[in-house]
Amino acid sequence: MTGVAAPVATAAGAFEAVRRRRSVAKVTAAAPDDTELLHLLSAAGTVADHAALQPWRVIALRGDARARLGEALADAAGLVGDDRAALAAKPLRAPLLLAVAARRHEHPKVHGWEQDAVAAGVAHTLSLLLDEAGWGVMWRTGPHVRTEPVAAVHGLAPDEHLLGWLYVGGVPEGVSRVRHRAIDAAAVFTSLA
Ligand SMILES: Cc1cc2nc3c(=O)[nH]c(=O)nc-3n(C[C@H](O)[C@H](O)[C@H](O)COP(=O)(O)O)c2cc1C
Repeated sequence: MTGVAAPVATAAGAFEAVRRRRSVAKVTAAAPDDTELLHLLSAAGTVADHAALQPWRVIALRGDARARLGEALADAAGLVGDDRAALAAKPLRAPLLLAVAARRHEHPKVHGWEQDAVAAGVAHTLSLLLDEAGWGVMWRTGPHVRTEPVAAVHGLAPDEHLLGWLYVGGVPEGVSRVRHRAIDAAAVFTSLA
C-alpha cells in the first residue's frame, strides 16, 4: 500500500457508474470511515429483497482484526512456516475489509438461494458505490472463506455464511479506469416472444 490518493466522488448516472467500475487489486492505506460506509450501505441495502427479509450483514475489519483473519485463514489451511506467513498476510493487503455475510431466514415462500441472491446484490451494489465514491475495491474469497476459524473471527451465527470480503482502500495514482473487459451482450441474451 503506497501513495495515498484522496477519493474523488463522481456524479455519473447509474449506467456510466456501472460501465466504468473496475476492481483495484492494489490499494493505498486510505479508507472510508464508518460514517461513509453506513451512508453507502443505506443505499446498497435497498436492493430487491423478496419479503424484505434483509438476509445479509456486513462486518468491517480494520487494524488487528485483519491480522486475526489472516491467522484464521492459516489455521483453516493447516499451514506452517513461510506458507503460513504468506497466507496470514493476505488480509493486510487493504486497510479495510468488508465481510458480507448471507443470513438465511426460515421462510415458507422465500428459499435460501433467493436470500443469497439478495446478499450478493448488496455486495455488488456496495462495491459499485464505493468505486463511484473514488475508493479502490476488490471482492475476494479463497478456499477457506467458509471454514470454522474464519466464521469465529467474524462472530457469525450458524445461519450466516460469508460471501467473501470487499477489500477497500485508496486508489493509487495512475491506476487506469479504462474498462478492460468488453461484454458481448448479444452472446448471452435470448429474446422470447
Ligand atoms: C464472489 C466473488 C469472489 C471473488 N474472489 C476473488 C478472489 O478470491 N481472487 C481474485 O483475484 N478475484 C476474485 N474475484 C474477482 C474480482 O473481484 C474481480 O471481479 C475480477 O478481478 C475482475 O475485475 P473487474 O471486477 O474489474 O472486472 C471474485 C469475484 C466475486 C464476485
